[in-house]
Amino acid sequence: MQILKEHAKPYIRDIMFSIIAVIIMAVASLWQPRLLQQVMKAIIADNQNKVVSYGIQLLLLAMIGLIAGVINTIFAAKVSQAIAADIRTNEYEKIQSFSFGNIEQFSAGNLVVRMTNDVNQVQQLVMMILQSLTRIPILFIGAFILALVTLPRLWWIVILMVVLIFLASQVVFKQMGKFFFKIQQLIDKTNTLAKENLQGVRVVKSFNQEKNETNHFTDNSNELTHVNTTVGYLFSTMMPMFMLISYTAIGAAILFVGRDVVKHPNDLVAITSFTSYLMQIFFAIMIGGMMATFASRGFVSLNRIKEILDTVPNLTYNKTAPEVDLSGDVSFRNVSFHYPEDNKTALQNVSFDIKAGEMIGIVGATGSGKTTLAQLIPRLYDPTEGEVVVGGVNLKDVNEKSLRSAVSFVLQKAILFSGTIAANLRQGKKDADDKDFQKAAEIAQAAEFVNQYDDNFNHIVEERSSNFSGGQKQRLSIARGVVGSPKILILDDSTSALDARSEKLVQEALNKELKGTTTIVIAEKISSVIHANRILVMDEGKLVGIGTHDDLLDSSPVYAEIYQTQKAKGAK
Ligand SMILES: Nc1ncnc2c1ncn2[C@@H]1O[C@H](COP(=O)(O)OP(=O)(O)OP(=O)(O)O)[C@@H](O)[C@H]1O
Repeated sequence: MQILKEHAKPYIRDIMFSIIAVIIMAVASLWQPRLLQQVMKAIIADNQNKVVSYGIQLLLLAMIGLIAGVINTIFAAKVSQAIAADIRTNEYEKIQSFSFGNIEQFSAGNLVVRMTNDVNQVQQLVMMILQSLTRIPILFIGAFILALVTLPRLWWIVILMVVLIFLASQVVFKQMGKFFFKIQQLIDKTNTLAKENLQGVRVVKSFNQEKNETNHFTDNSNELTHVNTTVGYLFSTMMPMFMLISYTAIGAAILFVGRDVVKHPNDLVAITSFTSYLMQIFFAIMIGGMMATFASRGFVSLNRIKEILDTVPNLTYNKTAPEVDLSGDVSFRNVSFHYPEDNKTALQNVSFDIKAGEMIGIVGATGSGKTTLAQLIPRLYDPTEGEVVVGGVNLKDVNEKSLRSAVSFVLQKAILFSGTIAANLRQGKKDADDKDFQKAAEIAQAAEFVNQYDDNFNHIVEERSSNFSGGQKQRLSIARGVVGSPKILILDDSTSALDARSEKLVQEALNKELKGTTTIVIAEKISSVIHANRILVMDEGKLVGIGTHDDLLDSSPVYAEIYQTQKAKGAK
């Protein structure tokens, strides 16, 4: 609730308008039966003047109620949209401050749901609060009192009806709440299944899994249909049940009034407004119950959003650190690391020094810690123990902007954003021009295919970069990495989709064009780093060798084994 309060503050004026409008609307609908009663009296007394006068008042009241209703809806919609937009922006900003660790803790997909679906639920909750929270109690209490005032001797009918409807609604809405929760879960699951299936459509088709996938999806879909139908049944029995209670109350009222009409002739007029109040009480309990059921969903979403907003980023930068031009030196001093929420050590006591301008290879078996080691250099994670020093500055004291402009990390999986090639390359250098693009593309061996497009670097990158091959994506991603001429360039198995000739050309271009740059190349194949100044050999999170290819063949059994295996397979 605290989040709603905080986010509502800027819109307090609009909220007041909306609440005043809803109060006017509720009072108008409570007043209508009383006026109707006056009209009836005037008709019975054959007083034409009064009939016309009360008739006009009734009309005016209806119009006031209508206008107030429209004003309430306009302001409620405006406020709920604005609050939802603010919450979404705050969530987004918060997520931007998250470390890799924070994002993994929630998972990217879950964060997207919390920014979209959960915010929509909260928007509906706010809308409901502004439309019904004030209206329902006014209607209920007002109609209850007015019913008792209108026909005091039938007080017991009012009480009995309220108790019965209240008890029935308790049972029904409690059941309904459970089903709504289940429906939400099943909708989430259906969305995930459909998304996974469509994203992995190539795998599904190549492994001939269409039937299995369809069955899996159909099972889920059938369960959703079943729960939805059950809710439909509940609704279909609920309404007649409530109506039965209300109409029995109305029938009983008419019966008792009719029986004593001679003794109490005025009750004949009062019965019209009395029954209207009974219907208003019924309506208030119904809407109140529905609101409570839907609101519980909104509060669950609100809590999920709160979890994001309350998360403290587990990696922050020293705001007072001065912006400096970092050199390409890198040192690891007794660095150990394990991933958040994972006790297994991914790096164990790793120490080495790299001098600016060196080309360093990192090799080792799958899962030996190569990527983990590299990720600590641009400070995607902080080491659990030890220090990482870049350009002579401990990363705990580094200025964020200085580090970002010094280190460029080309990821194992090439990810491009939808837009243009130029927009993607500009992520590596904000003010890059066509000359920079061309140079970077030539280094990455991308110029060849980019220059074939009529619109060159303005060529469109479609969603999930589906209009590029794996190798083209890797080349563009390398181009993005080199366009800003970084001091340190990390290539994490980034040439795996390139043929041997292109890979060699990229390396030659890097040597020639980025002379002063420290290049760290993580490679599966030793042939990719055989000419590096030095190679780091990783094994189960430990640094077990460091030196040139020839040194390591003599000094590192792990390296020699990898080399011999790859040579035997003809990978060299
Ligand atoms: N995000 C993560 N959360 C938890 N554990 C992780 C995470 N990423 C990697 N690991 C674990 O850390 C260890 C080292 O992984 P890393 O990705 O650094 O290996 P790698 O040598 O780069 O492997 P590959 O050559 O297959 O890319 C592995 O045991 C892996 O399971």
